[in-house]
Amino acid sequence: MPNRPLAFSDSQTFTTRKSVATATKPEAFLTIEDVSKVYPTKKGSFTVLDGVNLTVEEGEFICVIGHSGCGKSTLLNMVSGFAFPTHGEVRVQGKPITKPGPDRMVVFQNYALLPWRTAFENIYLAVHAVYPNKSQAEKRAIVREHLAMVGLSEAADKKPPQMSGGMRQRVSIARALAVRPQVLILDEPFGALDAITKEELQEELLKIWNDHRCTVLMITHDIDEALFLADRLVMMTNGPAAKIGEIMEIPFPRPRDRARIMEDPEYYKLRNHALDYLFHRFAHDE
Ligand SMILES: Nc1ncnc2c1ncn2[C@@H]1O[C@H](COP(=O)(O)OP(=O)(O)OP(=O)(O)O)[C@@H](O)[C@H]1O
Repeated sequence: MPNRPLAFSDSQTFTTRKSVATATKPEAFLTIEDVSKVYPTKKGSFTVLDGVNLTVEEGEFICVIGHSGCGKSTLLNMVSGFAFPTHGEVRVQGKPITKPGPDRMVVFQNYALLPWRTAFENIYLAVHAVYPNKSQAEKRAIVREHLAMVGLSEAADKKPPQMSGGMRQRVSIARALAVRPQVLILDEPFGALDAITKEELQEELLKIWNDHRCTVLMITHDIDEALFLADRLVMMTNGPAAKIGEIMEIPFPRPRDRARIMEDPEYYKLRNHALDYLFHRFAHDE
């Protein structure tokens, strides 16, 4: 079919197309736009990330995978506000991120709890810092609710050295969620846990996310973990100057059942694709 001439001038066409584009494509909840990160080092500039683009919808669960040192933490640090892009921009609900805030809480692999404070106190301090004007009774109720959410009501008075790794990570998650963040950032949270505890915590995290639906960005080295948890798996290329190599959609319906997913032939297709990506197409040199 021949192209029909447009009935308006070029400038009108441009305006019309632009307004249509704006109307049909509103700003995503989280936007990482053309982000690069360069660190100055003694040997000169070191480009960790180069031209990273990602948009995330509210309530999505995103996992990020990539070889050690490719810049996963650097990328998520720019969402939490602990680091800033050298070039490009990270925005939440259209607003550039200028500092850390309780709307974006981070859970680290090493728990980052105060060892001399009880589980209750660790969470209470975070709640108090964010809601100083709430009454003590309200703040204590929030702490109790979140301890119960992670199954630790009985361990409220234990201090981190008296807890297992799994319990400490539960406290960290409860503390992060107690301030009702819009974005939960998990930097390899289960990396130090044994396989059984790890699976238990994955199930709990999914249940909590299902109930609260905050947006989750989670770094993992575990493809099975990502396939169980995420809506999309962001796969980074190797550094330096890493970028997003591929984004894998994970289509399993929710609520997810691990046994049922693992019986699905699609699971092994996706798993093999991710393995091939990491260990053939972007195999680490070392
Ligand atoms: N402040 C800094 N100054 C210079 N280089 C840095 C700085 N912070 C991180 N890097 C370097 O940036 C690269 C990416 O680090 P980053 O911690 O983001 O990687 P990662 O993918 O999260 O690694 P891992 O999986 O091992 O945690 C690494 O080579 C690291 O040494």
